[in-house]
Amino acid sequence: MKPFLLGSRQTRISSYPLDPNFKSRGFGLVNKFTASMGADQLTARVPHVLTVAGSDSGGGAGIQADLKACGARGVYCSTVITALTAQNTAGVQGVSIVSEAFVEEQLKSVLSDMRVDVVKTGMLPSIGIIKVLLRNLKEYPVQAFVVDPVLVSTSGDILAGPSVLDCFREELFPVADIITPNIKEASTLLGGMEVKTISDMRSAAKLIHAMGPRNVLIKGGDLPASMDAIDILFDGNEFFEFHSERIHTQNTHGTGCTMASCIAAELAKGSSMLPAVKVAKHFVEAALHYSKDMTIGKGSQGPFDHFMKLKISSQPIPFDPNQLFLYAVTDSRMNKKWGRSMTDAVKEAIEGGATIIQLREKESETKDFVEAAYKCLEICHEFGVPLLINDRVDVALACNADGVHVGQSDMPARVARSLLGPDKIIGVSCKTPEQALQAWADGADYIGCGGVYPTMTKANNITVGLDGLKNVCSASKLPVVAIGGISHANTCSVMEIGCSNLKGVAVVSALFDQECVMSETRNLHSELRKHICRG
Ligand SMILES: Cc1ncc(COP(=O)(O)OP(=O)(O)O)c(N)n1
Ligand SMILES: Cc1ncsc1CCOP(=O)(O)O
Ligand SMILES: [Mg+2]
Repeated sequence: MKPFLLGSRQTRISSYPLDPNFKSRGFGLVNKFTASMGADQLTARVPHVLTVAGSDSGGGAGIQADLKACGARGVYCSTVITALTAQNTAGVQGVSIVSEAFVEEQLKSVLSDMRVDVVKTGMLPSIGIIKVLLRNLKEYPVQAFVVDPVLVSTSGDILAGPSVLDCFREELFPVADIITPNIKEASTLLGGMEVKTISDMRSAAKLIHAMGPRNVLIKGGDLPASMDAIDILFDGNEFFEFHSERIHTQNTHGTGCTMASCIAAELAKGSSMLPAVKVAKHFVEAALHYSKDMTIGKGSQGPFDHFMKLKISSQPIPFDPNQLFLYAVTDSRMNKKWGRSMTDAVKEAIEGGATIIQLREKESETKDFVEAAYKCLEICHEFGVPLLINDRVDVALACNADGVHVGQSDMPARVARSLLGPDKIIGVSCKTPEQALQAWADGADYIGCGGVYPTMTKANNITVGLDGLKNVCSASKLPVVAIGGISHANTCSVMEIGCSNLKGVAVVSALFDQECVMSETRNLHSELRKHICRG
């Protein structure tokens, strides 16, 4: 029997239930507020994927990949474990299949309690488990059913035997909204048919479609002699080709599970099939690209990073208030005047002893700014010096800088914090005790207070003087750096105001509107050191 169809071809509700009285749960309303509830009991609807799959002790594939993929795509994921595998980057060392009865118990626990939008399957190691799953899906209908026909692991280990294959073909596929075999799996499903070209993939998709699923996605990551990674989607009428760059990496373990989970996650959010597959393809490509050089394990099948955060070079330098000691703030106008690049300016300042760098580039084009910021970040990290970006949270995100400095009329610190996450450094300009307390409440790490003295660098800037600086420091729960008109000549007066949370000085023209950045930075550094010796 052909599955139950609702709305357009792409937004079909899964084959369960076959009950004609079944009403859509509002496929297009996911992420909004549940319309079926009374106005007094509106609750936020959370898109939810249930994965029914095997556990991978190595964390790269199976249930673990599904959880990470759904998490990365902003979707809740519950799990029913069908098998435990002892697995690592070298292969599968052991499999322990969960009993049908216990799979059923897990299914009932989740489905009787939670509203699940999409069920996604991975390793289904026995006919009994498949039958239990289908029975429960009939009892607890969901909106879409995504089947990743896991037959062979990336390392070549068999994860489902021949009898299970027949059950896949006869019972599982006819009720699936999409099945996502790779080339090896497509070939196995078709009794060993050769799948070596795009044209073979199309033929295979058509033949597998005849087994009953609404859509077939054949993943061509393993296609020999192909420059791109090409996937073919067949919906029974049309073929769609998805191309992505072939990423040369060993870290591909779990790509199949991730692709299927991503599709499930997008469907759970209310997407139709074609855009769901597109998003999943882009996600996998980006994650592979990001983690291509990562090393986890000694074997040849490494996992990748779904959250795109593990790469060592991307680790931000943690904030330490002592980094505010000699804070160098660049200026594109001054660099231009003295004929030096942003990177040269940064390098010289660090060589002279700067302990933190801020790129304050008011005139640069965004493209040039991002490019230069990348290079500056590399230089800074070579020396363990954090790099912050002035005003531009977008540029900080693009180059993965260590943080930002924002003023009272820039992006609010609390918004910057939510965009940058808990690890990045955020500084806020404050002229008053109230602003200082607000910066603390907003999650800032430090305060920049000034102008302490009149300055030519920032137009129409109100000077707060040493008294204003003292007031801010006294009220602030955060460390403070003084800024504005500070040079070798007045540094000691600033540092001697007697506030223990004043950690240093931030300087622009005294370093950069000078012939030699390095020697000016050195001079200022030795002046600051005098204060430490005295203090
Ligand atoms: C360390 C430090 N303190 C203060 C400022 C000034 O920031 P803001 O008030 O946003 O002014 P602009 O620098 O954007 O003109 C700063 N940049 N750094
Ligand atoms: C950006 C900024 N914010 C307050 S004063 C100032 C300018 C500091 O520049 P300089 O060190 O050349 O006086
Ligand atoms: Mg600003």
